[in-house]
Amino acid sequence: MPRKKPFSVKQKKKQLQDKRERKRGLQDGLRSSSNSRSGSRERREEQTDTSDGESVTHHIRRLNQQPSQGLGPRGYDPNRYRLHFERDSREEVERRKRAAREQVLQPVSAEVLELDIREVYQPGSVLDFPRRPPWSYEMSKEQLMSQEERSFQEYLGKIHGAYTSEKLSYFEHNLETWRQLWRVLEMSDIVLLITDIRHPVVNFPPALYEYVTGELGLALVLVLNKVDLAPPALVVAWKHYFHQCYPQLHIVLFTSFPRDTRTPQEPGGVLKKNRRRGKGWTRALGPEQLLRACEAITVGKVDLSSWREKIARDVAGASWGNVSGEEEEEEDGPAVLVEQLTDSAMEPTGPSRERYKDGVVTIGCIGFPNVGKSSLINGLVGRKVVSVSRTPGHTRYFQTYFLTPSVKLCDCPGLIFPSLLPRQLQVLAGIYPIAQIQEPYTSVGYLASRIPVQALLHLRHPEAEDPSAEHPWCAWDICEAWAEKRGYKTAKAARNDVYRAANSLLRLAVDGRLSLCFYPPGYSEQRGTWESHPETAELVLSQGRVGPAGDEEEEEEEELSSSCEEEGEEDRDADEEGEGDEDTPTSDPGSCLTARNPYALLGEDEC
Ligand SMILES: Nc1nc2c(ncn2[C@@H]2O[C@H](COP(=O)(O)OP(=O)(O)OP(=O)(O)O)[C@@H](O)[C@H]2O)c(=O)[nH]1
Repeated sequence: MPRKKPFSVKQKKKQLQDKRERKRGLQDGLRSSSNSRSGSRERREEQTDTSDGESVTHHIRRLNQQPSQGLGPRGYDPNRYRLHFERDSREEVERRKRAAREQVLQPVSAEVLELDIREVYQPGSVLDFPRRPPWSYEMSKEQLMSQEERSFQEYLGKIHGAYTSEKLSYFEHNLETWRQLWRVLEMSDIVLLITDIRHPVVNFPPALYEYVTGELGLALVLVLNKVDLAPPALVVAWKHYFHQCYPQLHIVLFTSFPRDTRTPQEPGGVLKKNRRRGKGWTRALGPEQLLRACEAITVGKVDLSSWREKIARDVAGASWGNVSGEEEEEEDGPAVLVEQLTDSAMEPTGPSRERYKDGVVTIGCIGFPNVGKSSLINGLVGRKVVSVSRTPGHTRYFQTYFLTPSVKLCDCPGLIFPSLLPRQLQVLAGIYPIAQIQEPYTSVGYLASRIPVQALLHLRHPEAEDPSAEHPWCAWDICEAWAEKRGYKTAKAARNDVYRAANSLLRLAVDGRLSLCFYPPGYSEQRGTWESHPETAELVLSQGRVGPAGDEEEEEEEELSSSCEEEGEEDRDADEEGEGDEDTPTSDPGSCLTARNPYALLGEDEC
């Protein structure tokens, strides 16, 4: 038998590294809840490192990798449309980790929560979005593709040449996803830009407004979505802000999960986790307003009476195509819709596209990941037709669905436009898959210096002998205290799993259970005016009229801050971010969760 060759530690390391490299992509997309629960911080970071060196011009991280090798069942590559962000350098990650451990958190003033769109997007600068370069019918498909690729590289080069990585936000580096936006814009008669009411400025690139309303000459409807997650006065203030700054906008307030803001919240219910079963898409607030906006835009050129009738039927308790009022079986996943996967679906249409072709209005739903585009479509239809997930980037290719014979909806994958937003804020805005964040701690710090996380979660400082004494907190302490409270331990050494705690805190924020809202400029000073504004009272009333539906939905409540003994595996898993679909509108972060949101109990001053 041949003698075994001596194997140095270095060689062993290399062997392990190679093995990890091979597994990497698969693990990243497949991370199971048990896997992510048990690991230490360092191991997890390696798993999420999915860069494969083929970056466009910079180091790119490809997120949400799907496990399947080769082409998927419908003949497309499931990884073609995943999120591509610039990777944070190792030094930057280390620097941030040090800051999270060392920097004492100081609460910021309310004015700091005011976001000025000009500072975020610097209109007129290179912080634009990529356009499809001019083309002609004489060009072959290959020529067209390579021209688009070249032009996209130039676009990226300009941005990266003008700003350092530290200044730039995360933004989409995957040309395939931008191509989907181009296609949806070309198909649309009306464009719906969907934004999250907690930070609509983050989701509103002025360059897109100029392009849609100017160059394309299309109507742009701004949907201020998830209004259940913000104080009504703030919703009204944002609406007026956008009206004033962007006069061509049509503005609609929407929520797929309305809640009755008039019901007093009991403090004992703070931070309870609710799961809702059964019907959930039938009570959206906003379809009527959206219809009115579309009627104003189409001015009788399309017959929208079928839509109006549908809304009337929904209000009366039935839904279109489902007159019995029973929710359809969803076991086979979302109902029929057309998934636009083929390359020919992505080919440009000529400039002379006929508006309202065949008497049908095509409404393109675009926006950042996780703002609720798919939920809005389900809310309009009244049942689940497109898949929803709290993992950003869930919708990968555009999909169309006929709401009624004369109204076609088109759901576009979420897109992140370049800006100067801090990356921590972007994480809290839900654009980054939380389970794949390289360094979550500074985002926790960003949150905790804007809302009193420690007080809300009744956290005890890890070094506090006397719990009543004041201790300076840093982001790391908060994560450690939350890990302690929740019983998050690393598998090997049974130390506090700070990484998991940080992820859990970020999920609470993204879901709206820890509520961080940003304000339009001047809001802090004029808060009283907005609170007594007649539209504020109207909004409170309208939310009360539609939701929530106590009689038709089952609710389960679980004490989120229960001790670890009480916490079963199932509960732990509910904290994890699954790539999968939200089964029904369960684990609904909306209505009931926020009804128990401590920030629903606190005055805005206290936030
Ligand atoms: N509270 C609340 N949550 C909502 C609302 N609409 C959507 N959500 C939640 O927001 C998350 C994202 O919803 P989606 O509809 O998948 O968002 P999307 O914009 O299609 O996301 P991508 O697929 O990443 O582009 C899910 O967890 C939804 O349950 C709403 O009106 N209120």
